[in-house]
Amino acid sequence: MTTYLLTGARPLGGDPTDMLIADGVVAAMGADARRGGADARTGGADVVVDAAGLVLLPGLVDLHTHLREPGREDAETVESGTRAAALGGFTAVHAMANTTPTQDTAGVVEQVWRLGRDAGWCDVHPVGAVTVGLAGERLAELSAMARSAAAVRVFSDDGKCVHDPVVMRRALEYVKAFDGVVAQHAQEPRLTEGAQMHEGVISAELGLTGWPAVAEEAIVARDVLLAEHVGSRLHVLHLSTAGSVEIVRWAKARGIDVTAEVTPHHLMLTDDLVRGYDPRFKVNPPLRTAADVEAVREGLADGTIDTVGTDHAPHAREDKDCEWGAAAFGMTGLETALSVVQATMVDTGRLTWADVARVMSTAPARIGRVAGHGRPVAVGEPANLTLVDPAARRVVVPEEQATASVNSPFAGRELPGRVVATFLRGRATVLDGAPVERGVHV
Ligand SMILES: NC(=O)N[C@@H](CC(=O)O)C(=O)O
Repeated sequence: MTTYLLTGARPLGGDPTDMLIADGVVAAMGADARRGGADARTGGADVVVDAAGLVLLPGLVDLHTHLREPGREDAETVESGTRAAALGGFTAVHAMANTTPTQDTAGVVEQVWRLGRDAGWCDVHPVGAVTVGLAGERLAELSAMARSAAAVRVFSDDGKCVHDPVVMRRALEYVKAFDGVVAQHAQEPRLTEGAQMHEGVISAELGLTGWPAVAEEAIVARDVLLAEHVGSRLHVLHLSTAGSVEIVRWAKARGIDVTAEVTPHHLMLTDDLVRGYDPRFKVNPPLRTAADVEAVREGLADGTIDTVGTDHAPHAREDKDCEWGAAAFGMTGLETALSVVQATMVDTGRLTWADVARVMSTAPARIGRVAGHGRPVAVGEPANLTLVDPAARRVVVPEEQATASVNSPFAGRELPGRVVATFLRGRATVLDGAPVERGVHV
């Protein structure tokens, strides 16, 4: 296995240091990193990576990725989506269950898990559907998925809300048996029938049917109470309103076992973008107001919101290149997530890089019960690592990304930061900002 010497990397909160990566782990740090070999420059390592000025993070973990395979390989495959993930600095992603067929049996989750393992870009943890076919009626085979080779721990009907309170209660009760978590897409369906964007001043102006904040908040409030009642773990996906932040803050203060996620796009973008009717800005939950953006930033900064999840939702051109009303909901995000977090939270002084490690690696790994990821950057730990150049800037060009779809809301924007290298158990998946095919020695 190729060995790497990272020179002068900045670990979180520490002084620049050297690091030797060998046999899948962080083998040595500091002066010890060069002691292994006679050559003082390389310390005996096969490849030297000049990491001066770069920030060294634990490999990023995404709890919310749509990989679209099986069923919509025209929009994304496990291979293209996980290559995009590696380029975005991720070493593990959770693949959402709204595939065709649905990831609601042990067979389908094992298929996705195997595709991920064979692609080799990052670890793929399939999310199991809560209900059969995401129909919200009958619980899926949660236990069979948990016991399968894919060892599912996160269950979600994402894209659809588990709206029946009895079904939600049973799911919360059921997952306790294998330390699972129900990740809810909080959207009261009756309050959002025909909804096209956030309900507010701009939806009134444009004459588009609105998606009111209360449709999210009513489900978040109900679910934290259900989680408390049955003593189970709840994760709120893509939380987007100031009211949802308040409810989660209240629930945590009360000791309820709830965690919450915000997406990069809800940290940066607002509903006034809909004025141009460009379907790249059509997403579920919808882009909200500037006051909501401020509230989710504050919630992420004060720990009310635990994680940033990409909700990477690639769509084929024909599903997005059409009029607003007919376009699919969703945005790509794996290759821009870290840059958006840097722009909105780090460069504004609201999070340190150590906080970024917490919200994009440690916390999602803990919530998803992912072993070997989200660990401290220390000798003996699995070398799941991301090297970031915070001084770089780049303009987002979706056609140049690894994802098979081009529906990025950040197209044409200049964003800070660049993932220079990603290591998965000591193997470089990205070097010099470019993907490294498996087995190719550089
Ligand atoms: N976020 C979206 O707008 N779309 C997601 C589903 C979802 O997370 O709601 C998708 O699968 O396309």
